[in-house]
Amino acid sequence: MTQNDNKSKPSNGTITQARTVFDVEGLKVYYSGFLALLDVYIKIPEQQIVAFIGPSGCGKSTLLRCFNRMNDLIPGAKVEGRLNYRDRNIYDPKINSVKLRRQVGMVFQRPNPFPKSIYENIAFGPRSNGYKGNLDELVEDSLRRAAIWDEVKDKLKGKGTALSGGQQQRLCIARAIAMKPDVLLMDEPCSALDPISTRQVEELCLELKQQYTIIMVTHNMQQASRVADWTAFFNTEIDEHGKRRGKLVEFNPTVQLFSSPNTREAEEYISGRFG
Ligand SMILES: Nc1ncnc2c1ncn2[C@@H]1O[C@H](COP(=O)(O)OP(=O)(O)OP(=O)(O)O)[C@@H](O)[C@H]1O
Repeated sequence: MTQNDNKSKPSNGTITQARTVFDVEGLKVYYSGFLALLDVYIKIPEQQIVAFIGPSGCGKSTLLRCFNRMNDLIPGAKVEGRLNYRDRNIYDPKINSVKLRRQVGMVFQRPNPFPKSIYENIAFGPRSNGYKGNLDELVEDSLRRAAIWDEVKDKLKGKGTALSGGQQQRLCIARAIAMKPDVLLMDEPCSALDPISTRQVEELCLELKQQYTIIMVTHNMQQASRVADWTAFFNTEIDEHGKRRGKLVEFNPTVQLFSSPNTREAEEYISGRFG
């Protein structure tokens, strides 16, 4: 983990000085007393794409859910340590988690549009939150940003669930964008998509990072190397009771992690010699 100075070297080769959006210090996550994720330290740089990779059960989704306190919704889940979002610890009891989730939006593995029209999929959240602007403009702008406007502009009254899987996922991204978030969390956003839709979502992410910080869990190492500026490699280790727990092993610019990882664990995983 060599990101302390926040000097980031994105995969396109340019060096930027990014501000820190999330600063995680000594984070532990338990499920019903079982320590699932061990002492995470990581700084997430602004307007970059950060990929979380690693074998099944190493805690990638668990950590992702901490960034907008989605783990609060899981019975028995407990988080310890500090997770600062723009200098405020989001696990401070005074933090409003509903407001936090507006700033830190989430896109899930399976596209999950509401069983409503395409228009309402976008308009529903902002309207429920008292949006005072022009909803038609917000719907169009969000769909444009999610690179799906041209495909749906003539059928805004049609059901969101009637779209293809790839279109549904971009609709869900548009829905998240309509809430004007600061960060987008994506949990394997392409795992249910065909290669063409995957490519479209990846290109969309590269566009969106001009404005948002994106943290993406992916099982696809090629995807991480295509889109992520930074990559965090997680692994599991066996605890004293013989149970597997997750840990963050290495966090580095993607180019570095894939070309010259600092740890043998990451090197073995990347070169397919894992397990
Ligand atoms: N809701 C839950 N209740 C209890 N244990 C859970 C829950 N979610 C995850 N865990 C446990 O926490 C550990 C980390 O799981 P997590 O899903 O975060 O890993 P992951 O790296 O995202 O895995 P995958 O790549 O398979 O999705 C695992 O041991 C898992 O069994």
